[in-house]
Amino acid sequence: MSDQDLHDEIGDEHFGSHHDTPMRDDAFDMSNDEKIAKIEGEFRNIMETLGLDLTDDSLKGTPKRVAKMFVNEIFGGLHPDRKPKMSTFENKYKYNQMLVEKDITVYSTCEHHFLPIVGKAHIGYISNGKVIGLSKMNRIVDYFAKRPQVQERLTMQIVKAMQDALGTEDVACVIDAKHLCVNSRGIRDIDSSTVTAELGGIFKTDPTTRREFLHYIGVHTKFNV
Ligand SMILES: Nc1nc2c(ncn2[C@@H]2O[C@H](COP(=O)(O)OP(=O)(O)OP(=O)(O)O)[C@@H](O)[C@H]2O)c(=O)[nH]1
Ligand SMILES: [Zn+2]
Repeated sequence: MSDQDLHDEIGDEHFGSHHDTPMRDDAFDMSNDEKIAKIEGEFRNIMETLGLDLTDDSLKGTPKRVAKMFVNEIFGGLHPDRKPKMSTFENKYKYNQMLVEKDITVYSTCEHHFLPIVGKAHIGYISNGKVIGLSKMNRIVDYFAKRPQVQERLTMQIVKAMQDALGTEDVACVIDAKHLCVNSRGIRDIDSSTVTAELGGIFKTDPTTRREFLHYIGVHTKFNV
């Protein structure tokens, strides 16, 4: 597939929009198996540099294990083929109030330190004709979480994907997550967590709608006004 075909197929999301995860143009030139083989060798070098004995029974499989985990699991969402199908349906039942999918588990990875980000995402939307399968919201969170991330971008990517699928601006997402790079190293503040909120359409312009959303997800901090 040419670069242009790939661009047309997966849209701007991977090529230079401000919602974008920064990717090189040749990001998909190598197959996943090739990436695993390369990362395995490179991670072996890191372990050897640290002075670890790679002949040890328990350590010798680690480079391959880590490489597979990076490519297939924790960074699996870098590949656009993994984007979930965002099945939508006509809003036949004419439910025109807010729908909130809350407490969606977030497992992501901080792109500055490659340490875990663990928390909850809450998504709200108001249909303007289409409704989306509930599980698709959990799936889209998981897809974008499986990348090296900053929480701000993750929150915006989720909202943008929902807006595109539903054909409405009226989508909001709040994420409350702990960054192990803050909790377990560096400043080592085990208690702090990070809240990000991307409020689209009516969630941004109408305080009552915003308050209703924050009420459902149980956020009662000072920005709940
Ligand atoms: N804005 C934002 N910052 C993040 C996120 N995850 C981690 N960081 C921060 O990225 C910053 C990187 O700062 P640097 O000074 O380059 O790295 P560092 O020397 O390891 O910093 P310390 O963590 O303070 O020890 C840190 O302050 C992290 O807390 C995120 O999702 N969003
Ligand atoms: Zn970090």
